[in-house]
Amino acid sequence: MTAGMTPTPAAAAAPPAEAPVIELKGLTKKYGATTAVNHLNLTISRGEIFGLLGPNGAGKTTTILMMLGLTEPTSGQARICGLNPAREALKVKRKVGYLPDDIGFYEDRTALDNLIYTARLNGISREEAVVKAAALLDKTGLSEHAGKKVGAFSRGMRQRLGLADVLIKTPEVIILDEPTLGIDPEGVRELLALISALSRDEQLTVLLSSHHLHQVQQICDRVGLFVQGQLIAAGDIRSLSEQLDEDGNYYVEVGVKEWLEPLDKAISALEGVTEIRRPAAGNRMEHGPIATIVCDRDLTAQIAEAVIHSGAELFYIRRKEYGLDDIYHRYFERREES
Ligand SMILES: Nc1ncnc2c1ncn2[C@@H]1O[C@H](COP(=O)(O)OP(=O)(O)OP(=O)(O)O)[C@@H](O)[C@H]1O
Repeated sequence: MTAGMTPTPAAAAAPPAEAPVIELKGLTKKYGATTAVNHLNLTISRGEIFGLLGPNGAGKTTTILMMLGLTEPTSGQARICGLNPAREALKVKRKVGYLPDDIGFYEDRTALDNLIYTARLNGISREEAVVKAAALLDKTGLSEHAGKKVGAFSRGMRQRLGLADVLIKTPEVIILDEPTLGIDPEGVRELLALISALSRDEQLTVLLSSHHLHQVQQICDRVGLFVQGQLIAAGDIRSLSEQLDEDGNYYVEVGVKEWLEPLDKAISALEGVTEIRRPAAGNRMEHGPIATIVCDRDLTAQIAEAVIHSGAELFYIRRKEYGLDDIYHRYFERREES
């Protein structure tokens, strides 16, 4: 350090910024003329649940395979837990648990035996493997099926066992490819709750690929929308929603018993209202029609006041926020328009 540059106590005490657990820079994969993944940049921090969302053929699996060192990037680089998977695939394998969409088990062996087998493959002693396997069967709600052959497991039970299987080596990151595929709604709910608890309680970083928008929305801290090999947007639901509203508009939905002239005038008179989309036929709730007020700022409170002052009977008011379904579809609409 240069003389005279003694750090202040506060500066000395500041914790170092933690490096991202997953860092993809310009990651690209071409198969002949097909660009499966096109210049992907993404960072994911410790403990985050990140949802990679995209239609069939978007490049999700290819991205995962590059992150695991199972296929080499054409250009760009991935770093996982500080390692380069293209050169250190074995080290990456020790730190990253991967649950493919069709995990293979020994069907004629029990759940417990399968887990012990995986543990042994990962260099865990037999005694420790037995203890860990039992604990993970408990955690994934499969204790009572420990002695059952996996061939008799339902799809939901297999996926929970798959989660136990990837956790047995105590990974820092788990990558789950379509984990909820083919599971009934109750099974999906349980699996998602389990993934969420793992991330929260153990600071596990989770990358989850899916085409199920509403499932991803339930548990992911951030979501990346992946289309034709490109990440077209990434962020939490709120920031994606804001990116979608890039025209800067706010939308307030208002439900009144009857949409009358004085109300229309009162709302039009508010500063910041740019458009009133009067109730269209069909856009109504049980108690009456719904209008959408377009504003240049959040005028929800002022609109409520104006409705009440005009004498109209207000039964519903809400600033419209976009769900992942809306976001996804609007991104596609935009791409088709452009
Ligand atoms: N080994 C391969 N050889 C040639 N093309 C491939 C290969 N693997 C993938 N592709 C192509 O790369 C593109 C991305 O495929 P990828 O499997 O990564 O998509 P995905 O988002 O995982 O799709 P899905 O949701 O259907 O699993 C597709 O056009 C696919 O046909």
